[in-house]
Amino acid sequence: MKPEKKMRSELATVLWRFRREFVWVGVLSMLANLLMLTPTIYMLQVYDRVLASHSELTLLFVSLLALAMLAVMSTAEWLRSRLLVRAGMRLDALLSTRVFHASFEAYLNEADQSPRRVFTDLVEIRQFLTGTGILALFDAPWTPIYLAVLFLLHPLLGAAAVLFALVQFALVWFGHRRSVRPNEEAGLALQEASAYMQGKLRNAEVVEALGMLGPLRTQWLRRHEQYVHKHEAAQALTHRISAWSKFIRYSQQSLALGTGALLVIDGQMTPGGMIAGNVLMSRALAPIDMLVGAWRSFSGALAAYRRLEDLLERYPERDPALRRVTPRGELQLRGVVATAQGRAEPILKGIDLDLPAGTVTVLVGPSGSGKSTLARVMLGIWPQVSGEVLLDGLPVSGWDRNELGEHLGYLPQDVELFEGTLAENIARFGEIDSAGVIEAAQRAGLHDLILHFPKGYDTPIGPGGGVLTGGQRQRIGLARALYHDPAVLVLDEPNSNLDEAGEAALLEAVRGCKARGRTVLLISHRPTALAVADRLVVMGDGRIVAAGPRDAVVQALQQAQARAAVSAAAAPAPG
Ligand SMILES: Nc1ncnc2c1ncn2[C@@H]1O[C@H](COP(=O)(O)OP(=O)(O)OP(=O)(O)O)[C@@H](O)[C@H]1O
Repeated sequence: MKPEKKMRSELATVLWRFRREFVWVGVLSMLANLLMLTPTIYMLQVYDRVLASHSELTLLFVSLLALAMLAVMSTAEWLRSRLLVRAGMRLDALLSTRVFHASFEAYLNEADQSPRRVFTDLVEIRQFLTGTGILALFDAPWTPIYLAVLFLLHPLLGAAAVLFALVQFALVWFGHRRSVRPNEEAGLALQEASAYMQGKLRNAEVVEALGMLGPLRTQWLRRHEQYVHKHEAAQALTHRISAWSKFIRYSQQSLALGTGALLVIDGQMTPGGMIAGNVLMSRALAPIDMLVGAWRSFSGALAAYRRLEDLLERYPERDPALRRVTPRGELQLRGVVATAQGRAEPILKGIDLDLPAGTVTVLVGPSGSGKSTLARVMLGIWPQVSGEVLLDGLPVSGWDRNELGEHLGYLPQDVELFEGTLAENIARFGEIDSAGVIEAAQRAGLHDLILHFPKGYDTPIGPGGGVLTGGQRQRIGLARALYHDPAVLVLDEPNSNLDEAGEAALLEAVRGCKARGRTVLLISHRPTALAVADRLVVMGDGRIVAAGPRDAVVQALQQAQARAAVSAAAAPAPG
């Protein structure tokens, strides 16, 4: 057994699969870099051998050889790029689904984690591994070899090249270090200004109606100006550095030729050697620029790699042996305490509750008492929970989420519809089962309404369901929750936007679910909901105040109210 194998992270294990490709890229890079000496050798041969001997045959032979070597070099370069691009595509195919799931879970659990950044991380790693970034790393070891050849041509040429390399490296490095911070700051300022603008655009109607445009524009302008100043500062610095860098690069070319000429005058080198030395020097110095550019993407990719590695570690692949059978829908909560980030006090402070299959439980309580949180906890989508939430006697976390989803129906308070057709939304964007979609719509009392839309079930809806009214969105959300008759149905104030007909359809749908043995939790402020309740649960400040069969709880509440009224009347008047 190799212990180090166990230490390898999931991401490293995936990358390790590409070792053969990278070895090949290394071999091809070696070949290409060796053959890059071809023009130099050719030049030496032409100047010193062909011109001296005046032999056309030698010229032809040397030229053909050079052409063949250059063709091999280009092929090697092309092959290594192809290899890397294909490796990149494979890497994407291997990781993107896994990263998608992990980032989704992370978003659900830590509201501050941006799923978009996680995907940029994957793209950044892929781009580095398949782009010029990694090629520069493969080419970099050749700079010393070129320098060695220059030393062989003449030690003075070699020394000059090392000096130029150091100056160039120092300048680019210094420039990079100086410009990173201003560029980052400018980027952040731009992000902030655009995020501010987008946020306001989303609420354009309120802004217009309440005459808030003037003050908002002033606020936006302040952010925008900050960005403009920072961008200008970053640009000025970049331009200064690039002017210096150009000066040094051009001077270096001329001075290299001058050094060669000095050696030729002194009789220490042939003119061919002078020209060849010049070409070789620029070749030796070229990777330095590239390397510093590559270093930037390398450090970016390394940071992205660490973030992604951490994410995949925190959200490991779900155990494939998770439970996959259709649940009966028995829910039990045992000592559930739910908290949220940034809250000193828990939201739910120890909840014990049973929801037997085939019953309808109506949950009531004042605003902020924790009803919606309780609903989320039951569905297993509230992360910070202690205690137990059991479905058919097993912790909800022990169920395969993808499989479980189709057995759950959930209508949250804020109905989020997605961009797509009505049918797609009702069918939860899975394969559309038309009969199932129509049945769900009928149960939600929506079918006739949909038929009146010009495109019926194919009516497209924008992001957030923009073209629909609040009541329509809520009913589509209800149809989506009812799709394929799930075992557990959790409805969070499903009637807040419904008219009488809508509410009647909702209550009918709930009765139907009950008749088919489904478990329903209905959160509602409206007394009409009580008509369908088997059990009533009253919450207050994160606790269950009363729970039991509906009539018993209603009676107990009425008695308590009556007692309170009597004791209030009997109490001596103040003063
Ligand atoms: N993500 C969150 N982070 C921090 N606190 C939260 C979060 N979600 C809810 N809360 C807090 O938890 C408490 C209970 O909220 P919850 O939405 O569960 O109440 P509710 O009874 O459903 O209220 P309403 O009837 O108004 O919908 C509230 O004080 C709320 O501010």
